[in-house]
Amino acid sequence: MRVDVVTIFPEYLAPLGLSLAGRARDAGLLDVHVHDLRSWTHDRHRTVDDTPYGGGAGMVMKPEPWGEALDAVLPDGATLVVPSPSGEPLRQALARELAGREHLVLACGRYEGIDQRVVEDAATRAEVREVSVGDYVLNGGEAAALVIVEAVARLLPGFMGNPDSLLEESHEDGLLEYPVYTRPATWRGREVPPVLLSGDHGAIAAWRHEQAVRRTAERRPDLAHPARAVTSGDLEGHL
Ligand SMILES: Nc1ccccc1-c1cnco1
Repeated sequence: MRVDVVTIFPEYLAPLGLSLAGRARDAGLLDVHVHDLRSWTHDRHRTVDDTPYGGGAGMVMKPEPWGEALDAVLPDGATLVVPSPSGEPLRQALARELAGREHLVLACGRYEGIDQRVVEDAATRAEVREVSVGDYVLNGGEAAALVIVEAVARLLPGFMGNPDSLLEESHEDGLLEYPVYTRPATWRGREVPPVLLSGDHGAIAAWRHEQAVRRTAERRPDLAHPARAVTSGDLEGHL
């Protein structure tokens, strides 16, 4: 997969060169290119924003630099991902969908956003997905871009050392993850649940599923379990 990121803060995306994403790059699974939007400005002040039509506070990112930038880095048929507080929520299903694309271009907006005509123009020749990473306000799309790239890149075949580890992760099966433990067996007077030391793999799997169901019902009743909605009945006598 090739990923291009356009931003006015290219240094913000430096972590993409480290750790997981860095390893993926070295393995040739991920080819990341970061571009400074101001490369496509032509005035002395390298202007990227202006006041909003219709008035209101803040500034809007001008269409011209974005249009030229996307003409340069967004090939026809690629997927433009625009981090946005008004985008579709990033969930594991969307991460999986984006992991199937050959080429992602991320447009990181700042200020009050990017002139809407930029998205409309790109949509005439590319898939455009406005994506939210959560219901809270950020100063710009860069932090969201890091989240999106990591969530997508780790799903690329060959990216994770042990692909089986992807199967049991939170949200992969619609449930939150069960609690995990490691040595020592007793720590500050707290014991590891005995079932985990029993060697009874069936009992361990059952305990882990029950813990995942319990956590999901307690913390995220909004998550619909693929098999069935998690209900209080699942926890009858457990809570
Ligand atoms: N708040 C923001 C401001 C600018 C670009 C993206 C966001 C965003 C993305 N997901 C949540 O917020």
